[in-house]
Amino acid sequence: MTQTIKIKYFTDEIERLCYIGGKSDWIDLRAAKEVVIKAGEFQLIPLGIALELPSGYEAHVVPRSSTFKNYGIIQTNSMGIIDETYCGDNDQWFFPAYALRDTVIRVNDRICQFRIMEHQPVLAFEEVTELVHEDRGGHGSTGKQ
Ligand SMILES: O=c1ccn([C@H]2C[C@H](O)[C@@H](COP(=O)(O)OP(=O)(O)OP(=O)(O)O)O2)c(=O)[nH]1
Repeated sequence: MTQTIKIKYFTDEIERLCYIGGKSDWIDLRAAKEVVIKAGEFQLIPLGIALELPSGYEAHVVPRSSTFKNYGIIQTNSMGIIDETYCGDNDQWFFPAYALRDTVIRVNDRICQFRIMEHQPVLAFEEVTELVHEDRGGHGSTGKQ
């Protein structure tokens, strides 16, 4: 099934969104301006797009696997959550970047990827004194090998 969504581009210098190589249904996103970051510094990198997400959906943005190797940056929020309400004319998506080495990200470089996800159901919380299940154990409880 194909779902059509409205997209605004903030620049003509980036290529339009597309699937790359047909290997994944995540869609790559590109830097919309050249960004120079020194080691230990933080910058928001504009991604040059704003979207009107389908009703009931949000988007998740994560780095590409190769982003750290290529640019020495990590995404400070680990995963960006784009709310359905982030759909105003100036609600440009951005990538919050922390550089571990001096680096330059050039216009049109593919630095991250996104997919849309359905919202979770509304959750209500019922307080209890005991959860009547066996403890699973955590933090390596299943061993190393
Ligand atoms: O990596 C990100 C994270 C967020 N956003 C945009 C979309 C999102 O809907 C909005 C607000 O993000 P979030 O709610 O995670 O940030 P906050 O720090 O809690 O700000 P707010 O007070 O606006 O909710 O910023 C991005 O473009 N990239």
